[in-house]
Amino acid sequence: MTATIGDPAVSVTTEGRLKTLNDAGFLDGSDCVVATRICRQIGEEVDGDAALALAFAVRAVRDGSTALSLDAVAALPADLDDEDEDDADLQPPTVGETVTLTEPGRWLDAVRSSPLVAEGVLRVDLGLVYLDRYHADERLIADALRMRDTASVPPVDASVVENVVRDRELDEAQKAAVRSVAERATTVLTGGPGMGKTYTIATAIRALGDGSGQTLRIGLAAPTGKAAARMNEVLQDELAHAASISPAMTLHRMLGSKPGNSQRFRHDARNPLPHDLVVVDEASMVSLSMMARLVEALSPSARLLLVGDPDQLASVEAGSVLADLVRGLEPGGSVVRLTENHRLRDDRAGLATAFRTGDADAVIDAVDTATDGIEFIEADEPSLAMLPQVVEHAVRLRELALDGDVDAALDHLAKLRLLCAHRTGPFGTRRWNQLVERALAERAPEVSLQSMYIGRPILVTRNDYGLGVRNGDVGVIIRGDDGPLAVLESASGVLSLSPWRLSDIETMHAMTVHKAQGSQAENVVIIVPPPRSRLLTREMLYTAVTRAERHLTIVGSREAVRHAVRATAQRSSGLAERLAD
Ligand SMILES: Nc1ncnc2c1ncn2[C@@H]1O[C@H](COP(=O)(O)OP(=O)(O)OP(=O)(O)O)[C@@H](O)[C@H]1O
Repeated sequence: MTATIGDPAVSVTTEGRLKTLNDAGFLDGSDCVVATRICRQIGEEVDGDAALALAFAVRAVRDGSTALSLDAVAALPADLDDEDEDDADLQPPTVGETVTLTEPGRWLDAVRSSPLVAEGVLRVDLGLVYLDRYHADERLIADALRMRDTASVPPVDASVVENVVRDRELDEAQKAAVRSVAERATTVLTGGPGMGKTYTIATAIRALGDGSGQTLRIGLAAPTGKAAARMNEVLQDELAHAASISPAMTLHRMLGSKPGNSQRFRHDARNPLPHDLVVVDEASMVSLSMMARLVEALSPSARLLLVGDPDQLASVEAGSVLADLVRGLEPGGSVVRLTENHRLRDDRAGLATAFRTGDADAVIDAVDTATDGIEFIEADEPSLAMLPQVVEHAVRLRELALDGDVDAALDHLAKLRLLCAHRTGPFGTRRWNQLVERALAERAPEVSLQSMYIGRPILVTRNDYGLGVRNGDVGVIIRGDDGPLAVLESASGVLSLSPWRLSDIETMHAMTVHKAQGSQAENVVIIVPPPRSRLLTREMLYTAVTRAERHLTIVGSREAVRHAVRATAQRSSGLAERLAD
């Protein structure tokens, strides 16, 4: 294989085990090119054990881990493309069955004594192999949070805090969370949907403000624009009450992103954030590197409140930071778990709880005994079962869009969300979008001819501050007086603009579960992929089922649902261990 990255003159030929593993789908071209090129540059043997560890460390980061456990390499399955349906029912081979691997203990020793470690490309720590950058970020987070634990934050009047706690209707865990924010430098608050996380944030802000007797500078942030907008909606009373809180923004924005540099921000250890309290919502979506940039930018006297649901899918980039922080900080008492449901009082609350316990029988039982709010459709071919309903929704959306009725079209859009784990392949969003568009085109041929056809539901995939749209905003193309008009639910209300001004959008007859994180819809339909899918994990299915506000339809097999509950996403990291040290 010859693959080229960056400078076309730098062409790299992969050899030996790397080539075999690349051909068999265990490593992709970029894993091999990076490993081969670095090894050549520093005089490391290209077919050696250290080179192999480097290639798998690059793959591990692509898979969301921040470190590689050599013990796990032999059992790794091929990283097959979603589209690949050949031999789908055969058990895929593993790395250990494809090439000869050195025993993990000796392999780790070989890495430790290799030039790759001497030159600082790889780090061996806690029995794991790290790419240097992820090792540095893990250590930075652990050191910063441990130091913050011992550092003193300005005291607040506990009796005033107790008055606020008494005045509000709070469950015991919520009370503990408010007290923790008042007493500690760092608090991690976890809970599923409707467990009162946002309500607790509001109370903690009030208690801290009243208890400190001065005007506190409070920064509210979330990893995505959509989540920040939601924070603003829910916390608007608090925002109005305290003059010192500015509206929630993305973490990137709070830290002061520098154009053209995604790794460095205006606020860092030398130029800390001005806030006395920083609150980050939807923290499960924060990557390792973003968390590192945040904690290094906190002023020593600032309090930090991280809020999220660690059972949800982790960030798209490497890291499972919230889950790691919960494990690492819980023994020290900085973690408060909310467990009482204040919103969902029906079958879906029971289902969410069953998911969190990881008991597949309990999940199936919750689905089977549900009387209201959950439907389970057993189908090997989901499109046969669900397409009529999804097309009916799309046809109605188009009618409202043709009428130019903005509010009705946006309301209708929010009524149904079809979620898939995959983008591509037979269970992916792309196929569903095509199926729905084909059905629409049978009624209205222009749907297949025009990219901005009337009734096209759209999802924004990148923030555009100039236009006022954010990654995750949804909308629809409607008929305007002078041609098609994109109408979007944005942070500042409904936005109408020419659709051609939007450069980063996708069609949204179906949406990936990843993209749906942080948002909800009245009725949610989940297409559960078959058990062989790499993306079928408990976190994925839990995230999907908790998106439904009123009704949930799960389409797939019982076997796949059971499989998902048992398959927790495995992301290797040493962060929890470092924090617990
Ligand atoms: N202790 C409580 N007693 C009564 N109602 C409560 C209590 N805590 C929260 N609520 C109410 O329950 C609802 C859900 O709370 P909240 O929005 O804070 O949950 P959440 O965990 O942030 O949910 P999500 O993750 O879905 O946004 C809200 O209407 C809130 O006012």
